[in-house]
This record gives sequence, structure tokens and C-alpha cells, in this order.
Amino acid sequence: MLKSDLRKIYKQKRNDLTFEEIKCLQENIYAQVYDLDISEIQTVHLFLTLVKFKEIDTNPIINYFRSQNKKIVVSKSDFKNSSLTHFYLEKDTEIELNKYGIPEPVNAVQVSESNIDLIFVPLLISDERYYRVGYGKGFYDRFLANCREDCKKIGLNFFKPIFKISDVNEFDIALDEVIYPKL
Ligand SMILES: Nc1nc2c(c(=O)[nH]1)N(C=O)[C@@H](CNc1ccc(C(=O)N[C@@H](CCC(=O)O)C(=O)O)cc1)CN2
Ligand SMILES: Nc1ncnc2c1ncn2[C@@H]1O[C@H](COP(=O)(O)OP(=O)(O)OP(=O)(O)O)[C@@H](O)[C@H]1O
Repeated sequence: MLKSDLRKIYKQKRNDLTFEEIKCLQENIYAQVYDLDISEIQTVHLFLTLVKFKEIDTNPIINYFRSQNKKIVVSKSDFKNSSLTHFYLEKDTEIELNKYGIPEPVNAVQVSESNIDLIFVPLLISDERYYRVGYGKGFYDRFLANCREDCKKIGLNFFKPIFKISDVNEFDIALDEVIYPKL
């Protein structure tokens, strides 16, 4: 199926989830995250939850990685060129919503992509080859292209991957793994 159709379908499917359903799906995802082998990981990048699109609440994941003494990195989005810049998220880092409703750090220390060992990637839907469809601006395609070859990329989603995204292009970078609710 085409990215543009998948984007519409999975935006709607996510929007249709009730908060009770989301709570249950999240718990399943968190349990799988807490089961990952993170012994080689020092620095982990997470997205901060975009509430208007009913994204997974990443706060419990952030708290978990903090409790494991890992450094947390979050981004600021530049919609003019679809680029992200990255910053350490400390316990006292101030967070503000940008005009799209994305939480972003204020006055934090910038981090280069080369310091990131693990990235949790937001997505609407992925396929069995670990390609993904996001909101369609290419922020993550650009970001992942700048990361280390050995940086681990794990997608998080409420829905099971489909067989195949048919219009994957030269910029699309496959993830290493996608975590979605399993029985
Ligand atoms: N939490 C989170 N942060 C993220 C992403 C994400 O998927 N989740 N992104 C992943 O790449 C980037 C942001 N991508 C976004 C793309 C569109 C809109 C948005 O509000 N779109 C409006 C139309 C905006 C316009 O073009 O004027 C809409 O769809 O209504 C928000 C975020 C970077 N940060
Ligand atoms: N590294 C790159 N350099 C230049 N253009 C890029 C790059 N990566 C992606 N693009 C362009 O960005 C646009 C959006 O890409 P795509 O449809 O794959 O977005 P997406 O993965 O759904 O969005 P997002 O990453 O923001 O969640 C496409 O037109 C694509 O060609």
C-alpha cells in the first residue's frame, strides 16, 4: 500500500482508540521496552509525546532509562527544513510546547547525532521489512541518515506491521526492530 493511504488510515485508527485501549496497549509496549538488553547503551533518544495525535506516553520510558543511569536526548523540530537538533534532557530541563504542540526542551545542552546509541522512533505504521510511515515531513529520515551505523533504531507503535509499504524511496531507512502490542 502507498504511504499516503497508510498515513490516512493509521492516523484515523489511532484517533479511534479510546483512552482505556491506549492504556492497555501502552502497558504491553512498556513491558517489552523494559525487557530490552540495554547493557551496551549509554545514550538514548526519545520523542516527547504529541498529545493531539494520541502518541504513546513516552514518560514512563524516559523514567525507566533514567533509573538505569542512561543519558536521555530529545529534539527540537525546525519545520522550515524538516530537521531536528538534539539536546540532553536533564531532570530540571524546562519543556515548552511548540506551535505544533510538540514538547521541546528550552536552554538545554546540544548533543551530536554521533553520541546517540539507541533511538525510539515514532511512526504511524511500519512493514515487515521495518520500513516506516510517519507524518510525512521526513524529519526522521533526515535524522537517522546522520546517525552512527551501529545506532539501534526501534520503532514504537500501537499497530501490528503490515506486509509491505509499496513506495519506499532512497531516503527511507529501515529500523532494526518495531515494538507493538503482542499477546
Ligand atoms: N512526538 C513526536 N515528535 C516528532 C515527530 C513525531 O512523529 N512525534 N516527528 C516525526 O517525524 C517530527 C514532527 N512531525 C510532525 C509533522 C506534522 C505535524 C503537524 O502538526 N501537522 C499538521 C499540519 C502542519 C502543517 O504542515 O502546517 C497536521 O497534520 O494537522 C506535527 C509533527 C519531529 N518530532
Ligand atoms: N535525507 C533526506 N534528504 C532530503 N529529503 C528527504 C530526506 N529524507 C526524506 N526526504 C523527503 O522528505 C519527504 C517526506 O518523507 P516521507 O514521506 O518518507 O516522510 P515520513 O517518514 O512519513 O515522515 P517523518 O519522518 O517526518 O515521520 C519526502 O519528500 C522525502 O523525499
